[in-house]
Amino acid sequence: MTMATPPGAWHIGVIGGSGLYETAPLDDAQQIDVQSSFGSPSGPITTGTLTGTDGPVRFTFLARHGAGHTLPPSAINYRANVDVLKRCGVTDVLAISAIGSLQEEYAPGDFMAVDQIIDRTMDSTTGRERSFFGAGCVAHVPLADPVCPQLSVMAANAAEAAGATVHRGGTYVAIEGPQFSTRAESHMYRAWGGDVIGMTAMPEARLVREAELPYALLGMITDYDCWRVGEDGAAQDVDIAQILEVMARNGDIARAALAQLAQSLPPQRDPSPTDTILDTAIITAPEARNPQVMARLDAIAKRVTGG
Ligand SMILES: CSC[C@H]1O[C@H](OP(=O)(O)O)[C@H](O)[C@@H]1O
Ligand SMILES: Nc1ncnc2[nH]cnc12
Repeated sequence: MTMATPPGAWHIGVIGGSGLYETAPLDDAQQIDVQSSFGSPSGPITTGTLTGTDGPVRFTFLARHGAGHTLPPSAINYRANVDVLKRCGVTDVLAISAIGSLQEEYAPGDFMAVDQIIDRTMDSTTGRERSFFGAGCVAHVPLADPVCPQLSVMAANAAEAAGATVHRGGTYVAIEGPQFSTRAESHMYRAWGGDVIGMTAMPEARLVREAELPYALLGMITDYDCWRVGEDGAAQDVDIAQILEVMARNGDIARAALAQLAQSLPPQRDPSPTDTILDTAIITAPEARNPQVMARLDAIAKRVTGG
């Protein structure tokens, strides 16, 4: 199944992270089966609408770790997840993630609209697939600002309207996991300028950019990472019980933020530079492109290659 979104309309793809396995209740919700040429996405996709100022706004939701949280960060098929959202016709992607705090002022329970990412998953040997392109069709998209500022502001406003304390901007350090960091790593990430830490924003943000979709990342701060010294003077460790407790409290706020976002979107979606990022990114000459590789890119690159 694929869906077309009319020009100028919004269609928000939501990738729900830890603690957000279900979307806000959608009108006319249906579970749809969308096949990807990049393998299996994390799980079923739910599509439906939320009330906007000028009528219903379509939202399509996917739980990043699968229903029941069966997939660790390294086993998520990020390409399939983004490919199916593209096939659904989403115009923008809002990722929601549990994150640890690397700075005192970002307290558990707060939210952050992340605007920068340091990718440590690049150093791992597990080989998360980080591009739709490669041999047979080479593309280089710019990624200096991986987050769309307009969408990020709207997501931050929506979370605030839903009752959250929201920090606007911050650097997310993406680690491979699944273990949390060592204390030395945590101190190093702070020295690098990291504000928060998680395991999933990369390669997700890279792939969403290649799919020509503006991306925003709303993080729910669940814990202080292990750099912190507690009030008793003892070095603290990440406490999964605390993470689960904060996640449980924050899920409803995140869902309420989706409803608020629907109500605050301008009636008409203005074009974003990301919508056409592949115009100048694909470097392989048309006659040199591998037809099999191009067939897999039928959704991602259709706009520029004609599918
Ligand atoms: C349950 S804490 C660790 C886990 O939570 C975050 O996932 P997500 O970004 O999908 O919310 C973090 O990145 C880890 O995967
Ligand atoms: N401290 C932490 N480190 C990595 N990922 C996280 N997700 C939530 N808290 C985290």
